[in-house]
Amino acid sequence: MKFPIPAILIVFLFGFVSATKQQDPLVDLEAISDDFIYEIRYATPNNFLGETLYDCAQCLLRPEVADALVEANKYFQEKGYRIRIYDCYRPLDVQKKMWSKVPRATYVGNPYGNGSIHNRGAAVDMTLETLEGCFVEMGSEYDHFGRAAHIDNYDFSKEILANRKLLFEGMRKFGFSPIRTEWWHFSFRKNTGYGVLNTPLPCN
Ligand SMILES: C[C@@H](N)C(=O)N[C@H](C)C(=O)O
Ligand SMILES: [Zn+2]
Repeated sequence: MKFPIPAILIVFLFGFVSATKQQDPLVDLEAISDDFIYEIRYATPNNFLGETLYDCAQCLLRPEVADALVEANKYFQEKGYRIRIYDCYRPLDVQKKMWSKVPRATYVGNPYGNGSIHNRGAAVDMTLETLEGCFVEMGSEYDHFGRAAHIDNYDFSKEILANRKLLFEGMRKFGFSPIRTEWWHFSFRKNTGYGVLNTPLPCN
C-alpha cells in the first residue's frame, strides 16, 4: 500500500510528539489543586510493610494524569465528596521492597516484570470522603490484600456497593480504570507508554 509522503510525516510527527509528552516530568498534585486530602501511607509506618518508605508525603503524577484527577475530584465535589490520596508515583526501589514482602502480582506490581503503573507516575491509590471529612466505607481497609478488597465481590451492604459504584463510575469518566483485586487502585489510560522511574521523591 502506498501513502503520500505528507501523511507519513504527519503520522511520524504525531507519534514523536505523543511519545515525548508521555515522558513529561512528574508534577506535584498539591501545586495544581488545593482540593485534595492527603494521607500518603508509605510516608508513614502505617502501611502493610510497617515502615516508612518515602522521605516525605508527596503526590507526583504525569501532567495529564494529574489534570484528569483534578477533573475527577471536581466531579466528586459536585456530589458532596472529595478524593483522599493514599499513593501516587512510587520509585521502583520502593516497589522492590514491597515485592519482597508480598510477591503476588495480584496485589503488588512485579518490579522485575513490567513494574507498577505507580512506577510510571500514572496510577493513584485513593478513596472518597465527604466534604465534611466523614469516612466513606468501601468494604475493606486500604492495602487489605484479600477478597474484601476485590471489586467483583458484591457481598456487601447496599451502602458500600453504592459507595464503590460512585467511586468507579466517577473515575472511569476521567480515564482511570480500577484493577480487580484493589478497590483503591486506579491506573490512567495508555499507562504503559510512560517510562518506569526510580527517582526518589524530591523532598526539600
Ligand atoms: C501495593 C498496592 N497499594 C498497589 O498499588 N498495588 C498495585 C497492584 C501495584 O503495585 O501496582
Ligand atoms: Zn495502587
